Amino acid sequence: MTTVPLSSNKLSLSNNATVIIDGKRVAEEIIESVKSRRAIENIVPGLAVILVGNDAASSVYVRSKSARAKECGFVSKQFDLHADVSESEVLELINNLNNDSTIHGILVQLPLPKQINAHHVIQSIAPEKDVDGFHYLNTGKLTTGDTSDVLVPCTPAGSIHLIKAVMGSTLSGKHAVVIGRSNIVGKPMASLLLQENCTVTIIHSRTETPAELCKLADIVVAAVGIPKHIKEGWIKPGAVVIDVGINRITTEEGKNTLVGDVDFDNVIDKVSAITPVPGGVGPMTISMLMQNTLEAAIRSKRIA
Ligand SMILES: Nc1nc2c(c(=O)[nH]1)N[C@@H](CN(C=O)c1ccc(C(=O)N[C@@H](CCC(=O)O)C(=O)O)cc1)CN2
Ligand SMILES: [Mg+2]
Repeated sequence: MTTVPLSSNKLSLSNNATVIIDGKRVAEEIIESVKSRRAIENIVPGLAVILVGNDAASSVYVRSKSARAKECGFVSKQFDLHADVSESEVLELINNLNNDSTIHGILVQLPLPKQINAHHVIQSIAPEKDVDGFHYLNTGKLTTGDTSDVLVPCTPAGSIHLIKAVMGSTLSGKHAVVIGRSNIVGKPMASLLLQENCTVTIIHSRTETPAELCKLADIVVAAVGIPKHIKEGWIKPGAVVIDVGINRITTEEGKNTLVGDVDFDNVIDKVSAITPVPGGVGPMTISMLMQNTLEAAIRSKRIA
């Protein structure tokens, strides 16, 4: 078996080699395009990132978002709130940011502590500044196919970008199986694939024959949150597999490591292309966030 890394100038699935999709590299290319589009537009987008509490992984992601925003030439504001902050204090901060004309993108890092209702918080963000694409107006536009000024959730947007990079821009008629039905990945991912005229199946914890259904898929998107859950027997030969899972595990040898939802080492012999963990979909999430923030800023200039 030959494996080749994916970059935008080496996309072919035709040569029998398995493509290990280099999400880190594609994500860097998107960052470069955001930088140059920002310069051409001659605008300074503003991104506000709100972190509640001190979850270690969330802190890393938030720092990375703030750093990337600065690198892209954005104004970057980070708000670190105490773990026991009240919901009304978070809502007040969001209200101020909604009314701040230097801020074009607002996001609240998830998960949130128990005393805060994530729905209340997300729905309080002005839809045009909702760069996570989680507000009902944006999810509603996505599910109804209204592409006007929609902001699409970052991880699904990054996943579609990688799928098209390997399969080409026409996905029409392909059977896509999405494993997981979360609001931030599974549901918007299914909507995006449907938008591309794929036949879409969603598999979840109550699905009776998940392996059999998954085996029909030309495209598999795994976002279930269970380490190495998707086995070789679930995969149709030649499928394109996008692994959204990020699971921290301790191996039998006592080593802490990061694995996806797909049993990568065994599945790789079956697939035509697959994202690794780390270095696959994860880095795309932050690049798509930068793209959404730039888009939100361009739209606000157009309206002004
Ligand atoms: N408000 C939001 N909260 C969360 C989102 C989101 O899109 N908006 N997604 C995830 C966390 N996330 C970004 O917020 C995120 C996750 C993973 C990565 C990433 O680059 N992962 C690396 C591995 C990094 C590591 O070692 O932990 C990889 O896969 O290569 C970026 C962003 C949940 N919350
Ligand atoms: Mg192969």
